[in-house]
Amino acid sequence: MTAHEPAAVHAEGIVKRYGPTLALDGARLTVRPAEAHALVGRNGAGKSTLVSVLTGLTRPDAGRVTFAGRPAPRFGDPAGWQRTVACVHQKSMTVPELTVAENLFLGRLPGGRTLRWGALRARAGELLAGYGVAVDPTARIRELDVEQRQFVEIARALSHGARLIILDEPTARLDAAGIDRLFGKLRALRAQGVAFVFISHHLQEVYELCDTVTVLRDARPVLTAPVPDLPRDELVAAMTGEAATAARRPRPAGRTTGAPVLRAEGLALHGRFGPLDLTVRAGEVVGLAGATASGTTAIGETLAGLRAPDAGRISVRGRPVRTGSVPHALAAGIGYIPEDRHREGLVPGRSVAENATLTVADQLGPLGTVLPARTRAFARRMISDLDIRTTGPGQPVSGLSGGNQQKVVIARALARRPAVLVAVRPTNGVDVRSKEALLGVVRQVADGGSGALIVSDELDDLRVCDRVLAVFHGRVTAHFPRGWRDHDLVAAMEGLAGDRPDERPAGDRGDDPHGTEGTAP
Ligand SMILES: Nc1ncnc2c1ncn2[C@@H]1O[C@H](COP(=O)(O)OP(=O)(O)OP(=O)(O)O)[C@@H](O)[C@H]1O
Repeated sequence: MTAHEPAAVHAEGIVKRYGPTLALDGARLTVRPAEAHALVGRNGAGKSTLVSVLTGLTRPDAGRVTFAGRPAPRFGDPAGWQRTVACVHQKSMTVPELTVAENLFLGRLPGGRTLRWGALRARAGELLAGYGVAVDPTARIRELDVEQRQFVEIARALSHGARLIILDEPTARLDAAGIDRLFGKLRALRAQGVAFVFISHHLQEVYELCDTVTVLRDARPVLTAPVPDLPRDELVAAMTGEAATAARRPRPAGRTTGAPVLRAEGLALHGRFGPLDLTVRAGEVVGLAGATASGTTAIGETLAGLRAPDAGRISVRGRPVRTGSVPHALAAGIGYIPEDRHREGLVPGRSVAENATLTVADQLGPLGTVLPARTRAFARRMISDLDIRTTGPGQPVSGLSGGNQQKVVIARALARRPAVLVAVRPTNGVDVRSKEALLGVVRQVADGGSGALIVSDELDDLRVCDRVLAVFHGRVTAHFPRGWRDHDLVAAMEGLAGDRPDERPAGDRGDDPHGTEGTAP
């Protein structure tokens, strides 16, 4: 790359309005060839809107975009855009029922009456190998994990000729090993001149991968700076518009806990986890830490009734819960925050208030009548407590940014005042400041006499917990009381720890009827 080479993308003066909302107000972005450029900002700052302008999906009301010095393709010329730029979204843009090979050549299958599938597969195999992607071209997309699917999407973009790839929160559903592999691939591609725009709410990833960062705040560009020279406090201050302050992370203090609110005994799901014994007490936040493949998500889903266990019992406040049934889990008082807000989330055309209260309609008014005033009041409280950026409780959730939609999912789980809250990676997709607010709310749930189980591999999520169980290959391998060191917990999540019963708090050992909370050897 030379200083005179035109920018991979240059955008300036971009304005985009959605009704009363100004989503972009003079946004600008310049990405050099072979650069990894971070685009960061709070939920609703305008990142996704800018991406949809840069990929030809949204026509801006004003502004100018050039790629490699040339004007952007016309609107309505998808092939032109595909040759120029691609975005790997959290939500797959591939067709799940088709094979990898078919997806790679979608829209440009060779003409003629007989399609030679053998030749197509061979070409797909060569193409993937050329980009160092070890995925079987005959596999269906739905059989791939998130990491493989992202690699296929990157290979597809490059094969179209794109030299600029936008990655929208690509690490949100990867574990530490998956992130390492992704970053390794991105570095190798940069060495070949490919430029990246990288969107992430994990600022340490920005520091690890990117040369330059652009911050959007309230639809405007407020900072573009080289990453290595920028102190983290200043980056956060640019995002929030507040003076740099010490982190306000909620910290667990010494607490007394009450009777068990959730108990799982001998819970097992073949090929996933168990048998598992677990107790969450009133006033307690328990962490279940494990990498993506550890089985922790399946444990959360089983507690929420989404999966039927092969063995074991679940009880809430001493009463047995019928397993494998979401309505029974809900009725028993198990509140659930799913990991995937796209799949298990919201009714897009309905308002923030309605979505936040969907499961409590029966509690909001007598004899089944929903009282809008109460719905609105609850929604207003949630908008304030969880810092949801919206024009008001009546706004359809489809008009909310992704992170703000995630907060509505959380509001809904809280609406029922659950006896125990089971939250899977609750801060996924949520901005730095909102993470603190949200974890503070989980803490309040416990302080109010309920219990909470946080299923996550995010150290920040786990830090609010009173104790953490590390899970590896479906089994609890270590117990950590408060005050654990990052290194030890990360090692345990990676399977580098034996059980450490001695480290469990004394009260805990006495409380556990079997004396063996965890998984049977
Ligand atoms: N289709 C739409 N209709 C109405 N408003 C919208 C629409 N899409 C986005 N907005 C609004 O535009 C603003 C910017 O949203 P955008 O999705 O770009 O934010 P973001 O920075 O990507 O946030 P997040 O980190 O939560 O994904 C928000 O206030 C959002 O509510």
